[in-house]
Amino acid sequence: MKYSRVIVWFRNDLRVLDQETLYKAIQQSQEVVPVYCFDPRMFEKTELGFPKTGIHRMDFLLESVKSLRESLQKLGADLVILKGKPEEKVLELAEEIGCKAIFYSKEATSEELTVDKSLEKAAFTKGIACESFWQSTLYHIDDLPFPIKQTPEVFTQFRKEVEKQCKIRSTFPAPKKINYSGEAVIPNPGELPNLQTYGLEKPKQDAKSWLEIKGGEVSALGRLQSYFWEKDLLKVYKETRNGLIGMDYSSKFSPWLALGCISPRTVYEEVKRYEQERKKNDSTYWLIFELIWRDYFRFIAKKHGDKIFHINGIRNQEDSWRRDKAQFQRWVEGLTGVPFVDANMRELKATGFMSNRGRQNVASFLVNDLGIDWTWGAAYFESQLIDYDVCSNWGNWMYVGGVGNDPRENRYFNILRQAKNYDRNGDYIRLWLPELKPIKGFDIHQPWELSTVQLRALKIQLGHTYPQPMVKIPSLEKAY
Ligand SMILES: Cc1cc2nc3c(=O)[nH]c(=O)nc-3n(C[C@H](O)[C@H](O)[C@H](O)COP(=O)(O)OP(=O)(O)OC[C@H]3O[C@@H](n4cnc5c(N)ncnc54)[C@H](O)[C@@H]3O)c2cc1C
Ligand SMILES: Nc1ncnc2c1ncn2[C@@H]1O[C@H](COP(=O)(O)OP(=O)(O)OP(=O)(O)O)[C@@H](O)[C@H]1O
Repeated sequence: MKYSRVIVWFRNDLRVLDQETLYKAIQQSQEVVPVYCFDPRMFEKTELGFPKTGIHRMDFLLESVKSLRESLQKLGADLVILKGKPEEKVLELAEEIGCKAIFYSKEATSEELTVDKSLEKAAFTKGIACESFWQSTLYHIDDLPFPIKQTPEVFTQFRKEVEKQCKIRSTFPAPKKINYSGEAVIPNPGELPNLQTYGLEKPKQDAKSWLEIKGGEVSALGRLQSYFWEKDLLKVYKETRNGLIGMDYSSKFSPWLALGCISPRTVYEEVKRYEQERKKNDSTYWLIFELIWRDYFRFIAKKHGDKIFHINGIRNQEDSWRRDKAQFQRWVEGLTGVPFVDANMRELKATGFMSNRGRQNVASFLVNDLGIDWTWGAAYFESQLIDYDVCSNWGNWMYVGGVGNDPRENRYFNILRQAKNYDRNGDYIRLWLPELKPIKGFDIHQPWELSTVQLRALKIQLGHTYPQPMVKIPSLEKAY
């Protein structure tokens, strides 16, 4: 035993299974004190006027922390809740209860790394050790076949190299018991905050009611069980993954992966078991392929640092973006006059979730059709998405914004063609744009083509209940 008492500071790793930080802390100490700290900087308003963590993401986070506390209580411990800057609060607690070490997971981006550095520096002066563990990716950073600064810029090259040369490490088992003295050491482990604490109100509709997504490890493992084993959907994932409606077209693992309620290695091991016990095909591989995209964006963020947040991106592209707040707001509200864009934006606003197909299209519309600053789009997604993952979000936005490392030059999406391919009958539009509901078939995607007589017959007034498109929309036949 190296330490008598260790703090495990939980961050985006809100689980007990495949939790190396917790596992190592238990191995190396007589007693573990689990801690979560709500950092007020994560809940401030951004320059664009919306909070950095919006209501849906906050709600999902609160559920996930609550679930972690319950899991830890079942293991004989608790979760101490702190509020304030972690680099101060966690350290204060360590001193107060005589901890000689703080264990936590390593992050990849500067906001988090700055916190780590201050904590480490302050802890050092007090003789408290800090030990951190990399555990957010499928491939471990130490197993990469290249130094991080030489991570291949192009995804396919990255994927081929890691697939050929790296082994995915096994998961760590969940602990059976945690030694924790409880009240004797921590008389009051602290109340969980709620939405009101942050001046937020419970959303009217949320992804959890619409998509059956609840924060926490228990729900994450439940989703794994239902998507793979009960509904048996993994074997058709590649064919369904571009869908738009409901729970089953894709795995929906992303919100849980983002907060670390489940690890990518746990998903990987379950895919392997499914391949052995049920079926192995392109679809089962494709889920792993997508998880490698997730890894790739994390390692690219590590390689390029703050460039992923900068307007010029990692390509150092010239800043020629428009910054029209009124137009941006119409995009945010789902009032651009382009149904495929608006339906997706309204789903995001109402639930905190949007399909991958939707994200590609609304992002392309913002940057290519409106020419608006891609970082505004990324910041809005950061606020809204329940699956917000700093590297996947900013990395994907850089791609769409043409400032990332995409070998393809033009990522323009022809909205009508996309609509035709993925929502031919307009069912998705009917779900989110009630004002257009009476329009039948594909016409719902281009209401501007309907004559006044047709619109009157449908009792729809374009430009009043639903706006005219903000820009001219290329026809279906247009090549790009
Ligand atoms: C502009 C834009 C912003 C995005 N922001 C985020 C974000 O903040 N957080 C996030 O997790 N994903 C983000 N994505 C990627 C992708 O849209 C989501 O991961 C996916 O829609 C989540 O649904 P799912 O879990 O059902 O995905 P599935 O299709 O079931 O995929 C399984 C897993 O693979 C990973 N994955 C899939 N596609 C991608 C991708 N393009 N990039 C990185 N990882 C991927 C995710 O972890 C996902 O959970 C973004 C994509 C775009 C175009
Ligand atoms: N985890 C994170 N999530 C979201 N944004 C982050 C994260 N880590 C860093 N950033 C963003 O990266 C940027 C930090 O980069 P830097 O300090 O170089 O530029 P900046 O503050 O944007 O200044 P300037 O506008 O002058 O370029 C900040 O905008 C910060 O919000």
